[in-house]
Amino acid sequence: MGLVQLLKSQFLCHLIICYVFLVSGLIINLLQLCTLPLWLVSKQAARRINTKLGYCISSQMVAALEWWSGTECTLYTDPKSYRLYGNENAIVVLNHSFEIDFLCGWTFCERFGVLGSSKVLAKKELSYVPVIGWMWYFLEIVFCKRKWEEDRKTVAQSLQNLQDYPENFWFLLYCEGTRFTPKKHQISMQVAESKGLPKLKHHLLPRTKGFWVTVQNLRGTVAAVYDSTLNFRNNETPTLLGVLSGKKYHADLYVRRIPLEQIPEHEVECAAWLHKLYQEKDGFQEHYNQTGRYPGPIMTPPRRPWDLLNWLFWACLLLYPLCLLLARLISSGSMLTILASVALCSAASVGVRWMIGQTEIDRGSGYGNKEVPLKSN
Ligand SMILES: CC/C=C\C/C=C\C/C=C\C/C=C\C/C=C\C/C=C\CCC(=O)SCCNC(=O)CCNC(=O)[C@H](O)C(C)(C)COP(=O)(O)OP(=O)(O)OC[C@H]1O[C@@H](n2cnc3c(N)ncnc32)[C@H](O)[C@@H]1OP(=O)(O)O
Ligand SMILES: CCCCCCCCCCCCCCCC(=O)OC[C@@H](O)COP(=O)(O)O
Repeated sequence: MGLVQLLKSQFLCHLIICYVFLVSGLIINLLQLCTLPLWLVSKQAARRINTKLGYCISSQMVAALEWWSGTECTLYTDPKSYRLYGNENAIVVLNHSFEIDFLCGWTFCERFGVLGSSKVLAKKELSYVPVIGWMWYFLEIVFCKRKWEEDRKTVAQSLQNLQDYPENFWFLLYCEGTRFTPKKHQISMQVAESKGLPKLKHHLLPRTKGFWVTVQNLRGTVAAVYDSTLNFRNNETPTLLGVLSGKKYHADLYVRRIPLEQIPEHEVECAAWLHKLYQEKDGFQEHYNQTGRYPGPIMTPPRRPWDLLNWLFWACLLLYPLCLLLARLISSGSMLTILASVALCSAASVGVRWMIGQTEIDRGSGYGNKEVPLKSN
């Protein structure tokens, strides 16, 4: 292990990164709260400010992936579509098999200049996660309870609010609805069988209602669907803890741009279209597993310095007072104050560890895990 790698694996480094993320994140959440009165005066100004504030948080995680772990993200796509990325609104459909797939998605958002305004259809539970979840309220992220009876109205309403969004955005949709596990796969294939649909080898059966409602409500607002398939080389199983430890991964993303006009308007036809898309995606995965690459040319946009500069800014701002505080604490000699500070740091570490836990598949939800009574077609 080289010296740099040894340094990256040190717990103290992880503590520093997490401290900067947590404290800056809470400060930014507070600033976001202060923009509330502005929404009444100028909604568009408030939205623009919030995209910048949101960028200050999410780009720290992107910086950890790009600059700290040095993970390589390669993009396979055709050059004609490439020119449009970042210059139009789009719905991104992505496979959901990896703990850091959202982070790789964010990396591409960063490289195409849409990180601050990026959106997702996220499970409601994530809205309670400090920093990220709280930031999402102000970025008008669409939350769902994964209960269609309740979601059908709220999701449609939140999507309609995006119709006059002042900046280009990508709206991410994990149609599988949950992370891939062998058990969830087996159950969803039973559902596929009961519906007379072909089996998928590498994906869960997509949930079609969220896709349909998104396409319907964003018609006229977004120009295309970016069908995206992500994989990691050499069967890597990347984790956020791995990224924090400076582990380098190799992500390959295959993106096809599909103009929105090609997607059927009627719910049943739209659902059938999505099932066909997932069968194609399954084929791309299989092709990747066999050849180690996707079809088409590589058009990888380079990393930009802004995420790193943002992190350095917050690190300088927050580490200096921390060092002063530590020096005062030690020189004070008060055992009680020292113990209280250690307890506070431990609580913060446990908090961040819990946040990281939200990304771990082993601690994932039971959604899609329950056998459903099957009605045969
Ligand atoms: C150039 C570069 C391009 C790309 C770069 C890539 C990406 C960057 C883009 C943006 C980045 C932005 C942000 C990223 C940051 C962070 C994101 C992190 C995480 C958030 C993600 C999540 O939280 S995922 C979970 C939430 N999302 C979803 O669930 C979406 C999909 N779900 C749906 O659409 C659902 O339909 C629903 C949620 C709207 C409603 O769910 P519900 O369960 O109530 O209803 P369903 O209709 O789905 O279920 C009933 C029907 O399903 C059948 N069924 C039953 N069991 C199963 C099963 N196991 N599998 C499949 N189907 C099943 C059942 O039979 C019913 O069938 P019907 O025929 O009656 O419909
Ligand atoms: C700079 C680094 C600092 C690191 C510490 C911060 C970590 C906070 C990360 C919280 C981000 C939350 C995003 C989680 C995304 C995710 O993957 O959600 C899972 C859902 O799709 C589906 O859930 P499930 O049904 O459980 O599979």
